[in-house]
Amino acid sequence: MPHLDPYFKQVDGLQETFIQRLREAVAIPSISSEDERRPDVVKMGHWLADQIKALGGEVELRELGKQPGHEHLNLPPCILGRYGNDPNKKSILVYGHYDVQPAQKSDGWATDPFTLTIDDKGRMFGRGSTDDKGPVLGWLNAIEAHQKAGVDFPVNLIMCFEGMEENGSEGLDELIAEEAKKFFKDADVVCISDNYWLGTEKPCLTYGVRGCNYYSVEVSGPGQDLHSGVYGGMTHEPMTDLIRIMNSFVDPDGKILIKGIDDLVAPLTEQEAALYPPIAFTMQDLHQSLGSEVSIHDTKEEALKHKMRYPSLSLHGIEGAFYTPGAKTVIPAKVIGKFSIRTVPNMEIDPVTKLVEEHVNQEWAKLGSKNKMKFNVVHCGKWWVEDPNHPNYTAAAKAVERVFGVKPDMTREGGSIPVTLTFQEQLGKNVLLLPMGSSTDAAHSINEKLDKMNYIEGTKLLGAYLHYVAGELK
Ligand SMILES: C[C@H](N)C(=O)N[C@@H](Cc1c[nH]cn1)C(=O)O
Ligand SMILES: [Zn+2]
Ligand SMILES: [Zn+2]
Repeated sequence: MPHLDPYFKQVDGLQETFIQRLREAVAIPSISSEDERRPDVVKMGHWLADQIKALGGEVELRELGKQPGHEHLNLPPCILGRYGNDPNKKSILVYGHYDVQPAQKSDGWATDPFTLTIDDKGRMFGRGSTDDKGPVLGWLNAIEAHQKAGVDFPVNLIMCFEGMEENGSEGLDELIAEEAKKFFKDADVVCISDNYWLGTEKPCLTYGVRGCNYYSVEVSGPGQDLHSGVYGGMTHEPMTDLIRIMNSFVDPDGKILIKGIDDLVAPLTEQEAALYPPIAFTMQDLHQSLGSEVSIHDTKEEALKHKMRYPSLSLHGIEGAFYTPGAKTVIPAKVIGKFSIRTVPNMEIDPVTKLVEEHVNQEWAKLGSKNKMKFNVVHCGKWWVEDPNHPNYTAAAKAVERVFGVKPDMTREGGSIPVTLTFQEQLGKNVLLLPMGSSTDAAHSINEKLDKMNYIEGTKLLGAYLHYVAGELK
């Protein structure tokens, strides 16, 4: 059993240093989906590279070229880092992302999203705290705590940190394919900390993610926004058309109404059905993380299946809609509806897109509108499932038991991390998801947070995993 106590003690002693590191990271609003924030995403990449260098790591900032469809913008660099170069040690590739989802105080945040704010329960609020700056910094914290504790770092750490994950991971697949036999050639296994526990008490190991096909429907007609009193009743209205289309995708119980989608889903076997009851999760956990009791399903098994192994379709928003307070009597001239489908085995990207496009065209034809409609594929990433009976998972389970004193749950994530599949296919190595944050962290939502406990014990976990995986892979 690895001798980890000096490392754990050092992590406890360095808490304030680690929180300050997270504070600095959260303060950089690295929102990858907003053009005007691109300099901040780049700044964040450089900040992260400097942190790795200050710990003695080597870093290359890889430029990924122009952003497709936004050619006036350069993609943010991918940070390729390395700590340790000992041929006698195993090499572990870790991935994370330094970009974040959009956030504005006016969305309903209780505090400024880019100022890490810690309350008396040890909850650290801030955009990116749990997704994914806290977990990325966990790897750096682990390096620092080893150095200060005088404990030999057990592996060579290869790092891949991208700045476009929340916006389709543009450019990353090509880089990984190019570097599979170069920068990543020594990697023995892959570990990613970028998802969440199912509840708040028990850690999990995650061996699958859903994919995400993201689409938009643009409806336009009038040459400009119009006065609804002057023109209402005389013109086809883009918003009216779009709402009809958006309303045709999914029913209030989450059933996808696009013909043929359900036929693509792998049938549930008895063997798989037996995996859900033992998972430590309750409807109360779900209601706590939802912030209310609006769950569709009545049992934990059904709820879990609909997160982990069935597809879902969500409506995200309408660009061009009048949404601010007040009562503006406008007919918007152009509106863009955005929606996505979380995909599962065996849904391939293109057949899903074909069904969605056919459905949109059929619904549009029913309207008989003189407006124009354009269907767009925004970005797509496929689902991934891994073999959890691999030493990579055995090592992580031992690390969880060591740090938290419990056996982890084995889960599949409802969210999407398309790079999991890319690493699996391009490197041919086992990929593990080892989350740090909990179900109540509100990733992508207002008041995103990471609990101090999850950050500090999570840093211990990442370091302990490196020791155990070094042993398991011998
Ligand atoms: C699970 C991970 N932390 C995450 O949030 N992934 C995003 C990826 C994505 C897909 N389209 C846009 N971003 C997610 O699941 O939404
Ligand atoms: Zn995210
Ligand atoms: Zn993430």
